[in-house]
Amino acid sequence: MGDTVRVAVTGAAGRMGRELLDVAADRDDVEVVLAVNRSPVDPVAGVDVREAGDLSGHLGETDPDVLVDFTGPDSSVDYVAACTEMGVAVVVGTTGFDEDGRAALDDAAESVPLLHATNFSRGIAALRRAVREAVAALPDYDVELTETHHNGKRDAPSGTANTLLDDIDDVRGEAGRVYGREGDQPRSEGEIGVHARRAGGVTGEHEVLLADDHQTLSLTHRAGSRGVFAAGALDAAVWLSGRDAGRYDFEEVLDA
Ligand SMILES: NC(=O)C1=CN([C@@H]2O[C@H](COP(=O)(O)OP(=O)(O)OC[C@H]3O[C@@H](n4cnc5c(N)ncnc54)[C@H](OP(=O)(O)O)[C@@H]3O)[C@@H](O)[C@H]2O)C=CC1
Ligand SMILES: O=C(O)C1=N[C@H](C(=O)O)C[C@H](O)C1
Repeated sequence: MGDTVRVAVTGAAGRMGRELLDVAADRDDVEVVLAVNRSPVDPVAGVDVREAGDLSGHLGETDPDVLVDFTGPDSSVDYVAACTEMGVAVVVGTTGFDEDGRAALDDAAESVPLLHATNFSRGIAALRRAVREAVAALPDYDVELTETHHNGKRDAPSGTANTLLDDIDDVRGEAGRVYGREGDQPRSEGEIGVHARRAGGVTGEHEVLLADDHQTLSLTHRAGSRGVFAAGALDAAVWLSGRDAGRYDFEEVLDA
């Protein structure tokens, strides 16, 4: 096995940050050398957490190989900028970027290795392949996408839902997306209905439903815990460490 990869974690007190620190503590291929959070917090999983204010300074002091970011779109853009300044590779799990945010990630990938994925579970990678195949095999079927998440999630629809919608567009050509329906709103041919539910502590569920007048096919993924996302993001960090600057996909990590 290669050297231990030195990892920095932003959003360390968030749901995903905590999970990353927990999962990292049980692995011997990564070492968390820096954990930061916007607001001050007590140690997480035995790791001291610094205030994020001067991230470049913290990166310079601790010299991580890769930063793993699960925060919010605005902070993520700022943290990625600190990584480009300091020459640190970055794994981004944050979702909800607007066009400017996505462009900022593209720009950063010209200076450092950058891997952004809206979902770090192997199951979703398999769901994406299954959905592409089903949509290609059933070209005239109506498609509806439903995602369900915990009541603390901010962005809607989820990043994974948007990725699945882009996958469907790649196969079928760009379709009109209808976000929820209300009132007199019959379905138009070819549109894709998109539904975001927020309830309780649901970790993350995505269903793609295909139907014609005679058959329905439902493809569903349910994440049982955030551990699957944390493990995938750390696998990505190990894979990304030492690579050339550029934009990479989680699929490349899974195929390695
Ligand atoms: N790609 C994937 O596989 C997955 C992606 N995600 C995505 O990860 C992100 C985080 O999710 P989750 O952990 O549930 O969120 P939480 O709300 O639990 O945690 C967010 C963390 O980010 C910090 N943060 C948020 N906004 C800012 C800001 N403007 N400036 C500085 N810090 C900020 C918070 O700091 P503070 O404590 O100070 O508020 C907190 O530490 C979301 O975009 C989510 O969609 C989640 C799961 C899997
Ligand atoms: O916020 C979450 O929790 C999740 N966010 C990601 C998304 O927006 O797709 C991935 C996962 O579904 C959990």
